Amino acid sequence: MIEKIIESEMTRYRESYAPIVREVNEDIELAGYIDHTLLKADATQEMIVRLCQEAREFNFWSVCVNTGYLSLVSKALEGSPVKKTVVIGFPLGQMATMTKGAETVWALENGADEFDMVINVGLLKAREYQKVYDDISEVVESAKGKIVKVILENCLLTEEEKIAACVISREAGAAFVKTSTGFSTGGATVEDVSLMKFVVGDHCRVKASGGIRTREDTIAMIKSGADRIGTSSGIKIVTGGIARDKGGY
Ligand SMILES: O=C[C@H](O)COP(=O)(O)O
Repeated sequence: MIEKIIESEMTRYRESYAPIVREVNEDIELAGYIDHTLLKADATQEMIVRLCQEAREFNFWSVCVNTGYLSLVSKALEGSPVKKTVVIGFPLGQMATMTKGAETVWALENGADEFDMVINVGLLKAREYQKVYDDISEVVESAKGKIVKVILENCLLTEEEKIAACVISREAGAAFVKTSTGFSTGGATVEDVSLMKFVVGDHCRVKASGGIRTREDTIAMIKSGADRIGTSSGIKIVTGGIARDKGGY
């Protein structure tokens, strides 16, 4: 069943793909697009509290952290409109499906608003599409109507695999498809964002993440179809200042 849908989307892509070009005002206010992100292994409690203070100060959409810091983030953001985004099965995505589900259930019970899960790239490459679908569905169902974003890790995928991943995510009820973890061999590209937006259409939104460092990068991603930006350089993006982390791409 899912194979048939993927096949027909591949055909639609090959026959009618045209890059997405959206009109965006160059003066656009960017803070509301940004998931202010700190996911590194050496992130300390102090750094996470600072991340939350920055998110309040600059009116970012959310902070994005590992689930182990969710309770700390809930305290630090108390009374603020900033959302709490957590990552699920991060950064490799190859843990058992029930483990991803359990992490989601725990995070939901502890106040998470949005869930960025990593797809199982190995299963996708093996064309185990039903298993990939079930893995995503488990998280979508566990999130009980909250926003789930599926991280595809595009730098590891062929064009066909990117299309299949977008279709499976869409069919499994994801709210967003997301380009990258920021921890693999490459980050977001405008070409990938455009492909993803073309495939998911109005059923899902696209989050661009990984290596986005400047206001220009951010606007280019939005023009190509992104509606959310995941970045550890949010302050630089909104102030034009120096990136806290220049990244490795
Ligand atoms: O999801 C967000 C990424 O981890 C952020 O990546 P970055 O540190 O390259 O901005």
